[in-house]
Amino acid sequence: MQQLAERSCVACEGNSPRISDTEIAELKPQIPDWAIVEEEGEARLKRVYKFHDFMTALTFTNKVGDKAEKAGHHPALLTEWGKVTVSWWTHSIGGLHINDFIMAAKTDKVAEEFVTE
Ligand SMILES: C[C@H](O)[C@H](O)[C@H]1CNC2=NC(N)=NC(=O)C2=N1
Repeated sequence: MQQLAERSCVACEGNSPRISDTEIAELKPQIPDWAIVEEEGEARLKRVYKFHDFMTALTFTNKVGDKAEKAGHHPALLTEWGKVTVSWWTHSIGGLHINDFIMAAKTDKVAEEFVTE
């Protein structure tokens, strides 16, 4: 099975299917540090990354933003001193899509470039 981080996002419209429980069970082990949470009635993938200071957190934020723009799939990013909270979900379907799992895995790859707390 191809690793999530090596996959590319697929086109996603409003009628695209949400990721199934079977797929979640299969794929979630590849992103073990991410939580599946419900916010505003929608399922999301969420992880907090810790850094030594604000500028490192901001650099990480911008790198994730670059990946998102290239993929055409965007996260919620809260950048604080020494901390970045990243949330992935698919707005057009109001929940989780395979793209969110792919992008969460790609986010972990970006974090590997940094020494995180
Ligand atoms: C027009 C634009 O491609 C769409 O609005 C994209 C942009 N990025 C997106 N990002 C996320 N997370 N969900 C979406 O539904 C989404 N839609």
